[in-house]
Amino acid sequence: MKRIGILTSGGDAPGMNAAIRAVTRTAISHGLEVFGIRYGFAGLVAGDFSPLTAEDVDHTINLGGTILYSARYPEMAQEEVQQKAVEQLKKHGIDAVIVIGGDGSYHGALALTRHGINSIGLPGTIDNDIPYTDYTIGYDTACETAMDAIDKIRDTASSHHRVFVVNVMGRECGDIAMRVGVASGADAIVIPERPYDVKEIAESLKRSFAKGKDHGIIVLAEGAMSADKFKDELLKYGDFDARANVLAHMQRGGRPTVEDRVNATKMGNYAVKLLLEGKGGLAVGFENNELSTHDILDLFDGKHEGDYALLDLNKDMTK
Ligand SMILES: Nc1ncnc2c1ncn2[C@@H]1O[C@H](COP(=O)(O)OP(=O)(O)O)[C@@H](O)[C@H]1O
Ligand SMILES: O=P(O)(O)OC[C@H]1O[C@](O)(COP(=O)(O)O)[C@@H](O)[C@@H]1O
Ligand SMILES: [Mg+2]
Repeated sequence: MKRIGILTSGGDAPGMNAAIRAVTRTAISHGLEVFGIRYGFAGLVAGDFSPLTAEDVDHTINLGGTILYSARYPEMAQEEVQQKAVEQLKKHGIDAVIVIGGDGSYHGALALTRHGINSIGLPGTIDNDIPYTDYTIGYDTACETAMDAIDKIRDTASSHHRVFVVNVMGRECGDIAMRVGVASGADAIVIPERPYDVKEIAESLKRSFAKGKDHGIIVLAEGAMSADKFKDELLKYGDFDARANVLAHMQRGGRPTVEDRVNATKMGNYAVKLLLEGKGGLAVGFENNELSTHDILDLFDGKHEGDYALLDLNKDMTK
């Protein structure tokens, strides 16, 4: 193995640049050449490659987004498109690829491995929805950003005695909602993976207001219901002055936190070492604070288990 490629795919996530930097610097220090593949699998098929030097990744550890850009490119699921991707890699002398992305991107990484190009997947998604890892790159920064936004929302909610239903990201996964909900002292956390009772939430809010509380915050995972619909449901059970707020893509941007920078650096470094050992078709994770690997194939049968005890913890925090 002489030359490796690296790409970012799917939704961008803060810390992807720290991973790109770690891959680049580790590979070069082990005598490999690195090619950046721009725009995810779309750029791979189009041959949008350029060499990355150790200097090219200077001053990137602190940047959100991805210097390689990202794309959603569903065509990559087609066999003939995968063959084109492999032809491009062979034409450029690239023997192996590191794919930073979410569950969807792992399918692409596995397809490349099956076509003879060893690929390693790094979990880059704010959603934290990947099986066999407690952590994904970008999750911590997204939580910090959402928490910061909710702290601000709380100020205005309190001034006007309002209830805010705040929609946070996470597609089908409630991890951001649970962690941010606890961290921002939410009155209720609503996620798609667990049942919830809007009437019960409304009654609890009414009790809080009766005891003198001057605002309410409900943290709602996007996969559960829209913030507007939830607000309308809530109003059926109480005469609240309520507002719906969708945090959306702001959660994907910004300077990565210490945790995202350090973990992404560890994972990028580890991924290159796995390739140097001749391994492919593996997904890197963190389990109990240790780096781990699993066959990507096993991930497709696995299910991400969130830390659902956070819901009970939060209930104990609400009066
Ligand atoms: N079944 C598949 N086979 C090959 N590539 C896939 C497959 N599913 C998704 N991909 C590639 O991975 C990209 C990102 O997937 P997506 O689900 O949008 O985001 P994420 O990887 O962040 O979960 C897709 O746009 C596509 O290029
Ligand atoms: O960027 P888009 O296409 O609007 O997609 C939004 C989705 O992407 C995410 O931000 C990240 O998801 P992925 O990491 O799986 O791409 C989800 O939280 C959200 O549901
Ligand atoms: Mg995903």
